[in-house]
Amino acid sequence: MNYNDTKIQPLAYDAMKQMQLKLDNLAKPVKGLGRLEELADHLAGIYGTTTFNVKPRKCLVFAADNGVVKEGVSASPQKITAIQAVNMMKGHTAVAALAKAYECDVQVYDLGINADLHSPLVKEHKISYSTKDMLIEPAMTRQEAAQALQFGFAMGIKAFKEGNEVIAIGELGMGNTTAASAIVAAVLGKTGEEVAGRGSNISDERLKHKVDVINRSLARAGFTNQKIDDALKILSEVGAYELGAMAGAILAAGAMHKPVLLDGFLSYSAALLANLMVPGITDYMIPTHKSKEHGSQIALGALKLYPYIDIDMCVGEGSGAMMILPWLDGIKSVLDNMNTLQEMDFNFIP
Ligand SMILES: O=C(O)c1ccc[n+]([C@@H]2O[C@H](COP(=O)([O-])O)[C@@H](O)[C@H]2O)c1
Ligand SMILES: Cc1cc2nc[nH]c2cc1C
Repeated sequence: MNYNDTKIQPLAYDAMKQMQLKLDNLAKPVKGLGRLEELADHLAGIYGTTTFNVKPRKCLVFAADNGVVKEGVSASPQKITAIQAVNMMKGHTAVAALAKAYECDVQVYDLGINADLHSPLVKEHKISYSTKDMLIEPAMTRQEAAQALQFGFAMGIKAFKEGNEVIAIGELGMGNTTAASAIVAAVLGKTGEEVAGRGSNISDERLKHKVDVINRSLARAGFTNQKIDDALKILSEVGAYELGAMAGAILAAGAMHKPVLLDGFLSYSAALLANLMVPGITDYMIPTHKSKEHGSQIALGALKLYPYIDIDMCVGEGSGAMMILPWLDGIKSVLDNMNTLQEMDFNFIP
């Protein structure tokens, strides 16, 4: 299967209607579970049934380094990508800890970390050692961009074929908020000022520099002041391997009619690319949380996605996506355990 052949079906409106009738008939005020009901309806539409499972589930974490870190756009040294990739598989990063709490598998894939990890825990699929510096030249070739997309797509399909009912997408890559900001700007025809944020917590001064690097990279690619609709071109000029792979995994969820849990800002940039390639793929995305990153609202607004959780998280890795897992388990338990209005024992109180 190729990511390019992804065809999606519209959401199953019959199943969504059935789900809402089911929820309305439970022993609670109508719509009393608020947005939990919206999420249940959405899942019914994706799965095409009201009797879906939300376990097992897997978080696919795509990791790579970004050439643009040479420009001093990140607060974090590049080697954190390599260190955290292994640390994650050992269970000690934010996503690993939350995934353990909420019962989710985690797998890290190395698409371009700028080091040899020598760890059997991280699955290696290196396209190169880091992308190139997008300020000076395209971050990658079109062929490399297609490779990143195809790898993410293949891992998404594999995860579902292994029996997972839900996937989450995460990433790891110092400097990738600069690439993601440039992607969002290119898709939406915005400027660096409008979309760039503090990433892994940079100073005011460095943020100004980051905005400048983004604007100059967009200009180098010929993207200034216009909306670009060629996703592969955007990815190759100003993208990142891990973001291409995330977009591929999103397409896999659409192809398999299963939900994909978005994470933070990096996942929104991937979602915009995926939606350029397959308009309507947003139907298969669960907007779990709203990242604190400055450009989040612009990206989510363009995707017409309304995140469920807003607690200023911005770790990345897939950590924000994990926070919705108790909600999924809650929906399942509501459907399995609650009485209907008819089943309520009205004779109990004489
Ligand atoms: O998830 C988010 O919204 C998010 C926002 C800011 C930073 N991050 C994480 O921080 C790293 C990128 O930050 P930076 O400053 O190096 O571009 C990368 O590894 C992301 O996982 C993640
Ligand atoms: C420690 C650290 C962990 C991260 N996880 C994702 N991005 C990160 C950036 C830093 C700096």
